Amino acid sequence: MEKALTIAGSDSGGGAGIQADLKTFQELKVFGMSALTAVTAQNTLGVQGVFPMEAEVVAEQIQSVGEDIGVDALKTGMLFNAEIIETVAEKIKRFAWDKVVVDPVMIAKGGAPLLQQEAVSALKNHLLPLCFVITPNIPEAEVLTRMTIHSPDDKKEAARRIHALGAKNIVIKGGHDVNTNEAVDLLFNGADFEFFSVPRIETKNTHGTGCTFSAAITAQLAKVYLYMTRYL
Ligand SMILES: Nc1ncnc2c1ncn2[C@@H]1O[C@H](COP(=O)(O)OP(=O)(O)O)[C@@H](O)[C@H]1O
Ligand SMILES: Cc1ncc(COP(=O)(O)O)c(N)n1
Repeated sequence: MEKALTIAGSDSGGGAGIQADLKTFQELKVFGMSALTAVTAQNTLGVQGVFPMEAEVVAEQIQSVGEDIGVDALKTGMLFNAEIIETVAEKIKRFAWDKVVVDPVMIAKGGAPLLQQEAVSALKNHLLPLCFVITPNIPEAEVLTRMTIHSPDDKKEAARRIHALGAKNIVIKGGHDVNTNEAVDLLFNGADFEFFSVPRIETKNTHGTGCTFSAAITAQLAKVYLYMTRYL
């Protein structure tokens, strides 16, 4: 059975974070493992508390999993601060993991910060160059690129800029594009653009959509051989 690791925060409410990731891994029939970066107290009303782990605690969890069980693919979610980001980047390099999915979690849907502002540059400098796929939502893509995104062309330009930061494949998710009746995601692999669109489901209950999406990509990556050198 292929093995997937999530390096992310715990959501006590079970909708996002490692809980969403592990449920998705299980659904897609890969063996799920976790390295916890923070404990959050959350429910359907919002985030009531955030308690980050020491970077050393994150490092030890990744080390334990990496040196014994093995990792076919991994994703990162909430990383909270620069120290944790740098620790995660070091471990990815140390184990030479290549199927790395980065969900650059910044702010919970309720508005609570899940990444310190000063950690954005650590994310850009240390983690983006190591990732095979990055899955920002529109506000996260705006922070990473320092541009505003309104149109499909803006999404393309943002994807180009994120590619220039070192990410190999970029998916800009369209969940926050609430003025359309479709949810349109854009994939850019450094050469080609592809739009994926589905009818928008009219609901406010979208907590955890991004975590589930990036965990699904991770699970599927765990099962495939990366043979297309253009993507590597
Ligand atoms: N209301 C919706 N209807 C259909 N698909 C959605 C809806 N909201 C989000 N999605 C899809 O869910 C995935 C996660 O996107 P998004 O919600 O933007 O991420 P995040 O949780 O990081 O903000 C994307 O594939 C997006 O297109
Ligand atoms: C621990 C944790 N990780 C990630 C998210 C983001 O999920 P969303 O953007 O869907 O609220 C979250 N709310 N909590």
